[in-house]
Amino acid sequence: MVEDSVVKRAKELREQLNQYSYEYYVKDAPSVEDFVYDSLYQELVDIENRHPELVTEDSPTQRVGGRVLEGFEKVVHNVPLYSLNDVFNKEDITAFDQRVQKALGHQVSYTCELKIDGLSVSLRYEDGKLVQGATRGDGSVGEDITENLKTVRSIPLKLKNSVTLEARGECYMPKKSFMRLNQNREEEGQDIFANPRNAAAGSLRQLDTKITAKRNLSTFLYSVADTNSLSSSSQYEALQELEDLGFQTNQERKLCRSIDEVWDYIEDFQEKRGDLPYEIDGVVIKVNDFDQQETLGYTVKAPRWAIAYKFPPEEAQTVIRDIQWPV
Ligand SMILES: NC(=O)c1cc2c(=O)c3cc(F)ccc3oc2nc1N
Repeated sequence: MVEDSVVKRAKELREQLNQYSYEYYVKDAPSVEDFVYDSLYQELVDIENRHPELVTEDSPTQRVGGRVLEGFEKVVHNVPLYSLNDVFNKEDITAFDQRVQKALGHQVSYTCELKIDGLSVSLRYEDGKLVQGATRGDGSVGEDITENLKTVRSIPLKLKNSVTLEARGECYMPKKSFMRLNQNREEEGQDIFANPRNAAAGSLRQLDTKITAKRNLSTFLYSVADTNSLSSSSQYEALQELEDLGFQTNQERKLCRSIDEVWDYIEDFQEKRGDLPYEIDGVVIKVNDFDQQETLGYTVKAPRWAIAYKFPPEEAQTVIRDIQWPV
């Protein structure tokens, strides 16, 4: 039987460390120095080593992985993860807006979000606790990568409210982590990853969760499987609700009152994309109001209420810059 004071101290440490970790990884605003975190963390590790029965699912000590998996179980997505239709020019954006206005009979607001170039993931929570994490797969059947996703520090193991929902978003590797990883692999004579997206995919498909834990992956959540599981009635509100629940959401989102504002946003971030700490391959434009999304519905493979505007590939520009054009 463990003394109450030790049980109480372990709970205090877990909550304090999870709060510090949330500030550091989700809000990008640490409130304590690393050495403060490290000493409290060591104190918790010592207690858990002495009293393994005190280890809980949401203990920060569970973030470092430990299991080597045999393989990944299949996960059937009750609500399919659709893909987006891509467009590549302003005319197609205008055509999208025309179709939407024609179907709804009036102008609508759009939420614009950066299109993060990572891996789609689905996170299922029951009573606020993370119970399963899966890849998109083919949209209907994905792979269970729960153990690996638990090592992603920005993914909450427990939400701020005990809600039951399935959040969806992008898991990505920041550019800095990608450069560092490839440098290390080159020094060790290993193959390097072509881009951060491949590096994130490779890291999440690792059977050794300890390796995943060291890859400094992050996330931006952007929707839920069933909008009725949120109190929000629009995409823009839903992003704030997800943030309030403890998820990391992308702060560059914009509520646009017209397609002209959407185009300004696209041009703005085509300029800024090189300066972002993560890779994007475009902008996702969504009809903001959930009732209007429902009215528009889906085709076989994609929503009618959203479109992805794709930037020209950055690598291509780099190659062109490198070629010594004849003067
Ligand atoms: N990569 C992304 O950053 C991103 C991706 C999607 C989707 O794939 C997506 C697919 C749908 F069927 C509906 C909405 C979506 O919203 C999305 N929003 C985003 N911000």
